[in-house]
Amino acid sequence: MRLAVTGRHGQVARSLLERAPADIDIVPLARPEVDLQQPRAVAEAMAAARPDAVVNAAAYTAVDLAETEAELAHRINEAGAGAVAAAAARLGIPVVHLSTDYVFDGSLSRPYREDDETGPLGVYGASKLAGERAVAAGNPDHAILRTAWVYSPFGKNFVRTMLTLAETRDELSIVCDQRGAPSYALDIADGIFTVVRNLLARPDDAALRGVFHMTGRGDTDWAGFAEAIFACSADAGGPAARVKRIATSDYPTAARRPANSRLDTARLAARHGVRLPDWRDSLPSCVDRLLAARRVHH
Ligand SMILES: NC(=O)C1=CN([C@@H]2O[C@H](COP(=O)(O)OP(=O)(O)OC[C@H]3O[C@@H](n4cnc5c(N)ncnc54)[C@H](OP(=O)(O)O)[C@@H]3O)[C@@H](O)[C@H]2O)C=CC1
Ligand SMILES: Cc1cn([C@H]2C[C@H](O)[C@@H](COP(=O)(O)OP(=O)(O)O[C@H]3O[C@@H](C)C(=O)[C@@H](O)[C@H]3O)O2)c(=O)[nH]c1=O
Ligand SMILES: [Mg+2]
Repeated sequence: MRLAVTGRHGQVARSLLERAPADIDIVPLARPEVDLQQPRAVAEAMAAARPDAVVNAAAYTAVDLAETEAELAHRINEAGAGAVAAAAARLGIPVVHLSTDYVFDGSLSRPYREDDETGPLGVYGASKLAGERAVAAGNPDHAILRTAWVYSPFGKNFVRTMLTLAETRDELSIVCDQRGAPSYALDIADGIFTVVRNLLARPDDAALRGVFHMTGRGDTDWAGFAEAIFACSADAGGPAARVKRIATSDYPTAARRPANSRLDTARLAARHGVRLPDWRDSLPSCVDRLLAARRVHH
């Protein structure tokens, strides 16, 4: 199977490249050749790649910066995503698209289900919600996977940030009133492969299409996530810091973030047979890899 993937250096794109089984060839469609801001380049590259399916893993993901770059965020996350979906539709292939917990306002007291009302608090979330609609409109043969709190050995993410900060700080103040489920990009990649196989195997099965929630099992808050990161790091001889639990109101940021980011993943399990591992089980190997990479660089 040939699987086109947008982006090359992103956390999910690199995880798809690393985890691809022997029968799946990944064709990266990435900048500078393929920029999601150029719909024609997207369509031409996809036609040339002749894939069996496409995963749109590229996105504008700078949550705070998006507040002052709304137009760019929408060009990439809305128009760009729509262009990928439309190009897939013209080729007669399914599109798997990644979306986010930040489409919700976080005011519910239980994990969010796919059909719960959306209400993004910031530009990034709004651009991703608009992207979901553009993908659905561009290609009925789609699976939109909302994930959250993605971490990995690659790129910028909370685990890497914590390890970097702990090298120079004894104590870090971390918010404890935003709850969610850390999701390991390598686990997400495995889940994506299963979803793609299901879509290709059952082209007429409407239950496999639509929106699905895909996050790591278990939940925590950012402070709890930081504490777990430092416990793993200390075990492996890496840097650690004390975590001071603070309220969001004491950590001002440009974008507001949902207090409750937990997503109910039952639909994905029931229809696609996909359940990601517990974030606590995946975290140690991520921390080990990040520490090993730091030792090489230092
Ligand atoms: N990170 C997170 O915590 C979460 C992410 N998501 C979603 O999951 C998906 C993957 O996220 P993740 O892997 O973390 O993202 P990253 O920020 O790690 O990577 C995104 C990649 O998108 C590519 N990209 C950005 N702009 C463009 C453009 N104009 N044209 C082409 N490529 C572009 C870049 O690839 P390159 O460097 O190769 O140019 C970049 O590395 C996204 O849809 C994101 O919204 C959902 C929930 C949480
Ligand atoms: C660095 C730092 C962050 N924080 C807070 C800020 C924020 O509320 C939380 C996490 O910080 P981040 O900047 O990693 O969070 P953020 O970039 O908002 O992460 C989000 O990225 C996008 C792409 C998504 O789709 C979301 O699912 C989510 O993963 O921790 C602290 O309280 N103390 C700190 O020292
Ligand atoms: Mg960030």
